[in-house]
Amino acid sequence: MGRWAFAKGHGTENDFVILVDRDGANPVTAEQVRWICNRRAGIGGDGILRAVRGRHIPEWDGDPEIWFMDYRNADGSIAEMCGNGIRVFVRYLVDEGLTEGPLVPVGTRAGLRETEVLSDGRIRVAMGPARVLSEQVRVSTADQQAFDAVGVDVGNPHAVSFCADPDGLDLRSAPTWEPAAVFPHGVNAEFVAERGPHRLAMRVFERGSGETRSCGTGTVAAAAAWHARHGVVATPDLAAHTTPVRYQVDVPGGSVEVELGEQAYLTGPAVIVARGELSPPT
Ligand SMILES: N[C@@H](CCC[C@H](N)C(=O)O)C(=O)O
Repeated sequence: MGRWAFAKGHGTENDFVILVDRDGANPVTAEQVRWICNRRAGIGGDGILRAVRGRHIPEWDGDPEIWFMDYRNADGSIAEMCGNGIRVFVRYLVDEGLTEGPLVPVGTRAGLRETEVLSDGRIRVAMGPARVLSEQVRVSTADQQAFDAVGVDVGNPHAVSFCADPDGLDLRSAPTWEPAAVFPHGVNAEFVAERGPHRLAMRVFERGSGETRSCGTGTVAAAAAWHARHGVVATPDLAAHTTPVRYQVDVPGGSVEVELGEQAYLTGPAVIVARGELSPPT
């Protein structure tokens, strides 16, 4: 693996190790990802953001010059999209002069995502439509609490459960869901309570990472699911809305803003906390 420059950052304490590999010369293996994300033997992180030009990603057929966010969960698995990670990714690229802001398009496995660095330092991401699924899903936590969940596709899969007290749930191990076939590639499980008008509280157990302090795509899924079930407009077809609906979603690591409309927008902080060099074990 050699020595690699890295940076560490977080968005509402969902934390990531950033690796720049402009020419696609250093693809990371699942084993390397697990080592880097290990909080005792490595740098530690919920995932890895590898910055690579689009031309080096076989499944990307858009602009070959675009910065592509090659996202990996801490267990080495690949995910289509990461809402907190993309803000950290953009913050880093702009800070390092690797791209010019304030408008930064990013390639992801969920498609092109347009982002904007705001004057207050937060980053706003056009997340694509949040698609509320019609299938019934039942989610159970390790402490045997079961919920009727709402499936939401934000480019990656989510199952959103509403409960009175997300803080009281045992999320030390992965929740299960039925029927298994609804999410054949796994799911991110959100547990959500209302905190006030257009304000939600959320905890999350992420596919491939475990419980995290925040999940950006999860907050969009939570707002879309809540709005579909409790919002003023009866239809879950958010694409039919012309005026955006805004939610604040509080997570253990902070707060983000979600706008729902023809497409969803996610706005939140992104912080780079360290830069250094990785020395992998021999
Ligand atoms: N933390 C992310 C989501 C990362 C990917 C997720 N664990 C998955 O496997 O889909 C976010 O902020 O959206």
